[in-house]
Amino acid sequence: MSIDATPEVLAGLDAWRELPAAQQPRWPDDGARRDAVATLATFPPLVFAGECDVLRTRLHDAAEGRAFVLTGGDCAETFAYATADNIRDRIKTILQMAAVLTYGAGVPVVKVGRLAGQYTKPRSSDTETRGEVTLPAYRGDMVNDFDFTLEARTPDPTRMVRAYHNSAATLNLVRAFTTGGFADLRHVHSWNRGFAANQAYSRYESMARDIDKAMRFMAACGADFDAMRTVEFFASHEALLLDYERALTRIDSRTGLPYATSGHMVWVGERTRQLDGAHLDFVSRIHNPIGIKLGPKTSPKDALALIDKVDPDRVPGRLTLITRMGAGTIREALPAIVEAVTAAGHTPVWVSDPMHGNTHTSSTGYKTRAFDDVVEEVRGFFEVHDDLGTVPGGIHVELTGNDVTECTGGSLHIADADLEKRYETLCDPRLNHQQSLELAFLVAEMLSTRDARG
Ligand SMILES: O=C[C@H](O)[C@H](O)COP(=O)(O)O
Ligand SMILES: C=C(OP(=O)(O)O)C(=O)O
Ligand SMILES: [Mn+2]
Repeated sequence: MSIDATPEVLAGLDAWRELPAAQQPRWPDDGARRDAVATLATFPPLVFAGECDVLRTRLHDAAEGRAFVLTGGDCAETFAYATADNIRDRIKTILQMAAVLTYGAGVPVVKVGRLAGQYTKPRSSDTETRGEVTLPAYRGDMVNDFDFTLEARTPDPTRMVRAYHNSAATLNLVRAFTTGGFADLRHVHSWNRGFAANQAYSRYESMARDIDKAMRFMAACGADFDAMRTVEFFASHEALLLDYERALTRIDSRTGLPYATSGHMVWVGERTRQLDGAHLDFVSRIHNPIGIKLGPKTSPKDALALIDKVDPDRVPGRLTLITRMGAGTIREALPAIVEAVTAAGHTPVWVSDPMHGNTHTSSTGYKTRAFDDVVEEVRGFFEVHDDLGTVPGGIHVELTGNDVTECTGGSLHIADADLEKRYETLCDPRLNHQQSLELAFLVAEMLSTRDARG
């Protein structure tokens, strides 16, 4: 039997239209916007509500320390880079990181991609100026094109439809990779052995050897490796462009409740989480797991108000608070927030985004992040939670499987002068494949040391 949504629930899904919505494109042609939205509304969902519910139970485990979340992917996906090789390499990187983290954490790692929908960007400025020319800022491939011409930068609503198709193709390949044998733990392990064998990473060799021993122990015990040929993998993105999200919101026929079917989990960014704004209103009405980014200026009062708005019923696994404070700030800014949230009886998933509070301009003029700052923010995140007896539930990183030069540092010592070699991101700098694995080894070390302490 199929259950319909109540008229109140349906009306609520459009309540955001009456509220201020930050960071929305100025579409030049409202008729074209309406056509694109109408087209999207006829398309099949990209995910099934039941999968979102499974993710919610996994996140509940992470909130209580029985799992650890790894979210990773591009700052901004692009249509041009949604190729088989790029998707494969990104998935491979996330799987490799997850294997190392599983060893360090001693609990399952919940694997979540920033992909199949991460096509819109909030910007600090509405415009970009190069020389004498000022044009609309690039807001993600779902909105406009990166080329620096007026035509390219003019928001085009048909891009929402293209983003849907790209997301569908991406998710299809991700599902194939993660269930069709590519994700076999034995492959992933052998890729990691290759990484640690590199002289530059000798620091991680002993952990890699320990993982190797654990694998042999499992084999000797007769572990069913065939059961480890597939992994659960979820898709997430920032719910920024509300026309797109609303058009892909569907009623779950099992329950009569609305879900954004554009991805399993969506989050609201630091720039759009105004309490009386459209974004929080919209996500408060859908039943997916929801993330909210918290920057260094968040007050404990803000955090409590956000929770009351988005998760008034305190549904286990519903809410993930993604802190992105900066390496130098996290130890001062985070404790009061965690204390207030805990005192209010809430147990969100606490996740560290060690990227967005650590962005600066390199001496050579590139927007970059230092690997050491990224590591240091995660370290501070663990310290704060350990001091307070709360659970550090995961990390959320901008990464690519490619060999880019966008963030400095790491054992390969990428310097400011190297950034120009392969600086490919259209928005924020990502950890490359090697830096991502190195981060995973370092976080695994942090996790296993905490374990030994506890
Ligand atoms: O991904 C995050 C934001 O969209 C990004 O950091 C904003 O970048 P900007 O300051 O270059 O606009
Ligand atoms: C825009 C982003 O982050 P934040 O909202 O935390 O700045 C992002 O995750 O790319
Ligand atoms: Mn970003």
